[in-house]
Amino acid sequence: MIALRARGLTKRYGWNDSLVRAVDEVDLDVPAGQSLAIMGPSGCGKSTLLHLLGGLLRPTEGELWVAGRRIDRMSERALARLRRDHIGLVFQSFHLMDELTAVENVEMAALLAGTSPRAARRRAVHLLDRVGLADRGNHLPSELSGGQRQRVAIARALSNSPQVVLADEPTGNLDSTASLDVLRLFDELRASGQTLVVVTHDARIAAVADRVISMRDGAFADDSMLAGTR
Ligand SMILES: Nc1ncnc2c1ncn2[C@@H]1O[C@H](COP(=O)(O)OP(=O)(O)OP(=O)(O)O)[C@@H](O)[C@H]1O
Repeated sequence: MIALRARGLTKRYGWNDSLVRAVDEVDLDVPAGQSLAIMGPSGCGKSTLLHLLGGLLRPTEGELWVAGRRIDRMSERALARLRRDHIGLVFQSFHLMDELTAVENVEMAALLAGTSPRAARRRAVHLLDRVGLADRGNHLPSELSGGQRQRVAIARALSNSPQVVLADEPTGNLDSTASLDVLRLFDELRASGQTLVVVTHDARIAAVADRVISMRDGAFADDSMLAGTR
Protein backbone atom coordinates (compact mmCIF):
# COMPACT_ATOMS: atom_id res chain seq x y z
CA MET A 1 0.00 0.00 0.00
CA ILE A 2 1.20 3.49 -0.82
CA ALA A 3 0.81 5.91 2.10
CA LEU A 4 1.79 9.04 0.15
CA ARG A 5 1.82 9.62 -3.60
CA ALA A 6 2.67 12.86 -5.37
CA ARG A 7 2.69 13.53 -9.12
CA GLY A 8 4.03 16.79 -10.50
CA LEU A 9 3.58 18.35 -7.07
CA THR A 10 4.38 22.04 -7.33
CA LYS A 11 4.15 25.00 -4.96
CA ARG A 12 5.02 28.45 -6.27
CA TYR A 13 5.11 31.66 -4.28
CA GLY A 14 4.89 35.15 -5.77
CA TRP A 15 5.02 35.94 -9.47
CA ASN A 16 7.20 37.44 -12.22
CA ASP A 17 10.55 38.55 -10.80
CA SER A 18 9.67 37.39 -7.32
CA LEU A 19 8.48 33.92 -8.39
CA VAL A 20 9.83 31.14 -6.16
CA ARG A 21 9.36 27.51 -7.13
CA ALA A 22 9.51 26.22 -3.56
CA VAL A 23 8.48 22.70 -4.70
CA ASP A 24 8.93 22.00 -8.37
CA GLU A 25 7.18 19.06 -10.06
CA VAL A 26 7.98 16.47 -7.44
CA ASP A 27 7.00 12.82 -7.95
CA LEU A 28 7.03 10.74 -4.79
CA ASP A 29 5.78 7.35 -3.60
CA VAL A 30 6.11 6.47 0.05
CA PRO A 31 4.98 2.89 0.72
CA ALA A 32 3.25 2.24 4.05
CA GLY A 33 5.86 1.37 6.65
CA GLN A 34 8.70 3.26 5.01
CA SER A 35 10.67 5.89 6.92
CA LEU A 36 11.92 8.69 4.72
CA ALA A 37 14.30 11.50 5.62
CA ILE A 38 14.31 14.65 3.49
CA MET A 39 17.50 16.68 3.63
CA GLY A 40 18.97 19.61 1.75
CA PRO A 41 20.22 23.16 2.19
CA SER A 42 18.18 25.94 3.75
CA GLY A 43 15.48 27.21 1.40
CA CYS A 44 15.45 24.16 -0.89
CA GLY A 45 11.77 23.48 -0.19
CA LYS A 46 11.80 20.78 2.49
CA SER A 47 9.29 22.39 4.86
CA THR A 48 7.04 23.42 1.98
CA LEU A 49 6.99 19.82 0.73
CA LEU A 50 6.19 18.50 4.21
CA HIS A 51 3.38 21.04 4.64
CA LEU A 52 1.94 19.99 1.28
CA LEU A 53 2.10 16.30 2.28
CA GLY A 54 0.30 17.11 5.54
CA GLY A 55 -2.50 19.02 3.85
CA LEU A 56 -1.42 22.22 5.61
CA LEU A 57 -0.64 23.96 2.33
CA ARG A 58 -2.35 23.62 -1.03
CA PRO A 59 -0.27 22.83 -4.11
CA THR A 60 -0.24 25.25 -7.03
CA GLU A 61 -0.22 22.25 -9.38
CA GLY A 62 0.01 18.50 -9.26
CA GLU A 63 -1.77 15.59 -7.69
CA LEU A 64 -1.40 14.30 -4.16
CA TRP A 65 -2.79 11.24 -2.40
CA VAL A 66 -2.54 10.72 1.35
CA ALA A 67 -3.71 7.50 2.99
CA GLY A 68 -5.45 6.51 -0.26
CA ARG A 69 -7.35 9.77 -0.68
CA ARG A 70 -6.69 12.42 -3.27
CA ILE A 71 -6.23 15.64 -1.31
CA ASP A 72 -5.01 18.33 -3.71
CA ARG A 73 -8.55 19.53 -4.38
CA MET A 74 -10.20 18.45 -1.16
CA SER A 75 -12.41 20.92 0.72
CA GLU A 76 -10.91 22.53 3.82
CA ARG A 77 -13.37 20.65 5.95
CA ALA A 78 -12.46 17.26 4.51
CA LEU A 79 -8.76 18.12 4.77
CA ALA A 80 -9.14 18.99 8.45
CA ARG A 81 -10.84 15.65 9.00
CA LEU A 82 -8.09 13.81 7.11
CA ARG A 83 -5.40 15.53 9.21
CA ARG A 84 -7.28 14.69 12.39
CA ASP A 85 -7.82 11.03 11.52
CA HIS A 86 -4.78 9.98 9.50
CA ILE A 87 -1.82 12.33 9.96
CA GLY A 88 0.45 12.96 12.94
CA LEU A 89 2.43 16.19 12.90
CA VAL A 90 5.60 16.98 14.85
CA PHE A 91 7.16 20.45 14.69
CA GLN A 92 10.55 21.86 15.58
CA SER A 93 9.04 24.07 18.30
CA PHE A 94 6.81 21.34 19.80
CA HIS A 95 3.55 23.37 19.71
CA LEU A 96 2.35 22.07 23.07
CA MET A 97 -0.34 23.90 25.02
CA ASP A 98 1.49 25.55 27.94
CA GLU A 99 -1.40 25.45 30.37
CA LEU A 100 -2.13 21.74 29.86
CA THR A 101 -0.19 18.89 31.45
CA ALA A 102 1.66 16.34 29.32
CA VAL A 103 -1.17 13.81 29.51
CA GLU A 104 -3.78 16.50 28.72
CA ASN A 105 -1.76 17.62 25.68
CA VAL A 106 -1.66 14.04 24.40
CA GLU A 107 -5.36 13.28 24.98
CA MET A 108 -6.67 16.59 23.58
CA ALA A 109 -6.87 15.49 19.94
CA ALA A 110 -8.73 12.29 20.83
CA LEU A 111 -11.20 14.25 22.98
CA LEU A 112 -11.81 16.71 20.15
CA ALA A 113 -12.39 13.76 17.82
CA GLY A 114 -15.14 12.52 20.14
CA THR A 115 -13.32 9.75 22.03
CA SER A 116 -14.67 9.23 25.55
CA PRO A 117 -12.60 10.93 28.30
CA ARG A 118 -11.78 7.60 29.90
CA ALA A 119 -10.56 5.99 26.63
CA ALA A 120 -8.66 9.15 25.65
CA ARG A 121 -6.88 9.21 29.02
CA ARG A 122 -6.04 5.51 28.83
CA ARG A 123 -4.54 5.93 25.37
CA ALA A 124 -2.61 9.08 26.39
CA VAL A 125 -1.11 7.30 29.41
CA HIS A 126 -0.12 4.38 27.17
CA LEU A 127 1.51 6.70 24.63
CA LEU A 128 3.44 8.63 27.30
CA ASP A 129 4.71 5.30 28.55
CA ARG A 130 5.72 4.39 25.01
CA VAL A 131 7.83 7.56 24.69
CA GLY A 132 9.44 6.94 28.08
CA LEU A 133 7.53 9.59 30.03
CA ALA A 134 5.19 7.48 32.15
CA ASP A 135 6.21 9.44 35.25
CA ARG A 136 5.80 12.91 33.69
CA GLY A 137 2.12 12.87 32.74
CA ASN A 138 1.11 15.48 35.29
CA HIS A 139 3.91 17.90 34.47
CA LEU A 140 3.35 21.10 32.53
CA PRO A 141 5.53 21.65 29.43
CA SER A 142 7.43 24.34 31.38
CA GLU A 143 8.45 21.63 33.84
CA LEU A 144 9.90 19.39 31.13
CA SER A 145 13.19 19.48 29.24
CA GLY A 146 13.22 20.20 25.51
CA GLY A 147 13.70 16.53 24.65
CA GLN A 148 10.85 15.54 26.97
CA ARG A 149 8.58 18.17 25.40
CA GLN A 150 9.34 16.82 21.96
CA ARG A 151 8.58 13.29 23.14
CA VAL A 152 5.21 14.53 24.47
CA ALA A 153 4.62 16.09 21.03
CA ILE A 154 5.47 12.76 19.38
CA ALA A 155 3.07 10.92 21.74
CA ARG A 156 0.41 13.47 20.75
CA ALA A 157 1.15 12.91 17.06
CA LEU A 158 0.58 9.18 17.58
CA SER A 159 -2.70 9.61 19.44
CA ASN A 160 -4.90 9.12 16.36
CA SER A 161 -2.87 6.04 15.24
CA PRO A 162 -1.95 8.02 12.13
CA GLN A 163 -1.18 6.34 8.82
CA VAL A 164 1.64 8.85 8.38
CA VAL A 165 3.75 10.82 10.86
CA LEU A 166 5.29 13.97 9.39
CA ALA A 167 8.04 15.72 11.35
CA ASP A 168 9.63 19.06 10.51
CA GLU A 169 13.13 19.30 12.01
CA PRO A 170 12.10 17.48 15.20
CA THR A 171 15.57 17.85 16.74
CA GLY A 172 16.15 21.40 15.47
CA ASN A 173 15.65 22.97 18.91
CA LEU A 174 17.34 20.26 20.95
CA ASP A 175 20.85 19.78 22.26
CA SER A 176 22.62 16.63 21.23
CA THR A 177 21.64 14.48 24.25
CA ALA A 178 17.96 15.38 23.86
CA SER A 179 18.22 14.81 20.11
CA LEU A 180 19.49 11.33 20.81
CA ASP A 181 16.35 10.46 22.82
CA VAL A 182 14.16 11.69 19.97
CA LEU A 183 16.32 9.85 17.48
CA ARG A 184 15.92 6.57 19.40
CA LEU A 185 12.18 7.11 19.44
CA PHE A 186 12.05 7.63 15.68
CA ASP A 187 14.11 4.49 15.22
CA GLU A 188 11.60 2.57 17.37
CA LEU A 189 8.72 3.99 15.34
CA ARG A 190 10.49 2.96 12.14
CA ALA A 191 11.05 -0.55 13.50
CA SER A 192 7.36 -0.79 14.46
CA GLY A 193 6.36 -0.13 10.84
CA GLN A 194 5.10 3.44 11.27
CA THR A 195 5.22 5.40 8.02
CA LEU A 196 7.41 8.41 8.73
CA VAL A 197 8.57 11.44 6.77
CA VAL A 198 11.13 13.56 8.59
CA VAL A 199 12.62 16.80 7.34
CA THR A 200 15.98 17.14 9.02
CA HIS A 201 19.43 18.68 8.97
CA ASP A 202 20.48 15.97 11.42
CA ALA A 203 22.55 13.29 9.68
CA ARG A 204 21.92 10.93 12.61
CA ILE A 205 18.17 10.99 11.94
CA ALA A 206 18.79 10.40 8.25
CA ALA A 207 21.08 7.49 9.16
CA VAL A 208 18.21 5.60 10.81
CA ALA A 209 15.75 6.16 7.93
CA ASP A 210 15.01 3.54 5.25
CA ARG A 211 15.43 6.11 2.53
CA VAL A 212 17.02 9.55 2.24
CA ILE A 213 16.06 12.16 -0.35
CA SER A 214 18.18 15.26 -0.88
CA MET A 215 16.42 18.31 -2.22
CA ARG A 216 17.88 21.16 -4.23
CA ASP A 217 15.88 24.14 -5.55
CA GLY A 218 12.51 22.52 -4.96
CA ALA A 219 13.32 19.21 -6.64
CA PHE A 220 14.87 15.89 -5.68
CA ALA A 221 18.61 15.90 -6.27
CA ASP A 222 19.35 12.47 -4.93
CA ASP A 223 17.31 9.53 -3.66
CA SER A 224 18.99 6.68 -1.85
CA MET A 225 17.31 3.58 -0.52
CA LEU A 226 19.12 2.20 2.44
CA ALA A 227 17.12 -1.04 2.27
CA GLY A 228 19.28 -4.06 2.88
CA THR A 229 21.54 -2.20 5.25
CA ARG A 230 19.26 -2.95 8.15
N1 LIG B 1 5.01 32.07 2.40
C1 LIG B 1 6.03 32.22 1.54
N2 LIG B 1 6.04 33.22 0.64
C2 LIG B 1 7.04 33.34 -0.25
N3 LIG B 1 8.10 32.52 -0.33
C3 LIG B 1 8.15 31.49 0.53
C4 LIG B 1 7.13 31.28 1.53
N4 LIG B 1 7.46 30.18 2.25
C5 LIG B 1 8.62 29.73 1.74
N5 LIG B 1 9.04 30.51 0.72
C6 LIG B 1 10.25 30.30 -0.09
O1 LIG B 1 10.20 28.98 -0.61
C7 LIG B 1 11.49 28.39 -0.61
C8 LIG B 1 11.45 27.08 0.17
O2 LIG B 1 11.23 27.36 1.55
P1 LIG B 1 11.17 26.19 2.65
O3 LIG B 1 10.85 26.84 3.96
O4 LIG B 1 10.30 25.12 2.16
O5 LIG B 1 12.70 25.68 2.65
P2 LIG B 1 13.45 24.69 3.66
O6 LIG B 1 14.26 23.80 2.80
O7 LIG B 1 12.48 24.08 4.58
O8 LIG B 1 14.40 25.70 4.44
P3 LIG B 1 14.99 25.61 5.95
O9 LIG B 1 15.89 24.40 5.98
O10 LIG B 1 15.74 26.89 6.08
O11 LIG B 1 13.82 25.51 6.89
C9 LIG B 1 12.44 29.42 -0.01
O12 LIG B 1 13.07 30.09 -1.09
C10 LIG B 1 11.52 30.36 0.73
O13 LIG B 1 12.06 31.65 0.78
